[in-house]
Amino acid sequence: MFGKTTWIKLPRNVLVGHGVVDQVGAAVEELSLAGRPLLVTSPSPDDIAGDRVRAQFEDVATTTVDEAGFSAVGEVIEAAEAADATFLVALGGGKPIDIAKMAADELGLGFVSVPTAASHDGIVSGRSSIPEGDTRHSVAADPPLAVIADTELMANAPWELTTAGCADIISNYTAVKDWRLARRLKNVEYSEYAAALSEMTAEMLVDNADSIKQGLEESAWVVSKALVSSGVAMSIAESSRPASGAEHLFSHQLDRIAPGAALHGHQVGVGSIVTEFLHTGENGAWRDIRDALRAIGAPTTAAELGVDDDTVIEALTTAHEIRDRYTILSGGVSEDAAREVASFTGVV
Ligand SMILES: NC(=O)C1=CN([C@@H]2O[C@H](COP(=O)(O)OP(=O)(O)OC[C@H]3O[C@@H](n4cnc5c(N)ncnc54)[C@H](O)[C@@H]3O)[C@@H](O)[C@H]2O)C=CC1
Ligand SMILES: O=C(CO)COP(=O)(O)O
Ligand SMILES: [Zn+2]
Repeated sequence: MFGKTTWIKLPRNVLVGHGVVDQVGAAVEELSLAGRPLLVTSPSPDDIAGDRVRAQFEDVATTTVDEAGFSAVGEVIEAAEAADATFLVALGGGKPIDIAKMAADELGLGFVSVPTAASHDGIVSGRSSIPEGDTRHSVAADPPLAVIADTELMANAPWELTTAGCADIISNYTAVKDWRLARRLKNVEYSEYAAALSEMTAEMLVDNADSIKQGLEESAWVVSKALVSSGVAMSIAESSRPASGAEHLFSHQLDRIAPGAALHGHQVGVGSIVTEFLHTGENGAWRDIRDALRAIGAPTTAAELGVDDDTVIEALTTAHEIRDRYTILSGGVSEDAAREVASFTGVV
């Protein structure tokens, strides 16, 4: 008997467009969410759009997240309980969205995601990426009930946040290669549908690179659609595997060794150049990945990330320690080999 079960959780409404941040109230009404929301945000997004969101509710509480981590999740839960909140609205980049997603899941409340930057593909996904000590967990959590992606807000955000989102999508190429490798060698659960959607999302973004230009609102549109589709791939897989492989482990290690040095998306992009080389060798597709990153203006070297060469080597040689996820870096890459690949690809 066929005994497999899958539970694909997706947002009910996704609004992408100019000025849609003023439709958060309408979206909440459409979802029949009643009562008092807790707005979960971080300082810059709160300055930029907090008042516009608050103005749409008669009674609303606000809490700001400074540091990502399980303690921040606990603080949001306490703030929601103290405010008698009946649902959460997350406004900002990946940090407040991930923290609100997990807090809402633990509280059993719905939440609405209002990204202020097209900087990462967690805006839609049913996962929260939470750092804890020496590791970083990919925690299952219900995805947002609605996603409201205002292309005007996103287009006015610092340009590097958009190029970070593009690089997070380009990294899907190597994430899927790691997933297939893990399937072949470790028999990990794999979804061809999710893998194909993830790869196609990266392909379409690269094909549309000409429309991704600073000052062009269409860029925020193209990138938001890609981020939504990548998030859906993670939901179908019930795992971040379609969008997170060794290049992400490298980035998570950089977050620990050089906190705050560069954006998540930029780090995973540089990681992808190296891990593509490790997968397919010197005549493989690593130049395509590097050129795609260059075309949208994302970093391709340690110096452009703002970290020194030794930091990159340390992150590469220790990436396998951060999480039990089989990838091309599992078992560890030696320091000599790491220096050789990083130097051949021009990363250091
Ligand atoms: N759950 C998932 O599936 C995924 C989660 N992530 C998470 O997302 C994080 C990365 O997201 P980021 O957005 O880079 O992090 P972030 O939330 O720390 O934002 C980066 C910076 O951009 C600022 N910012 C955001 N919108 C702005 C705007 N409109 N104008 C000016 N500044 C603005 C923020 O205040 C912050 O200083 C990762 O660390 C990871 O935790 C990333 C990918 C997938
Ligand atoms: O960033 C992600 C996908 O882009 C997912 O992050 P994790 O590596 O924490 O699963
Ligand atoms: Zn990512």
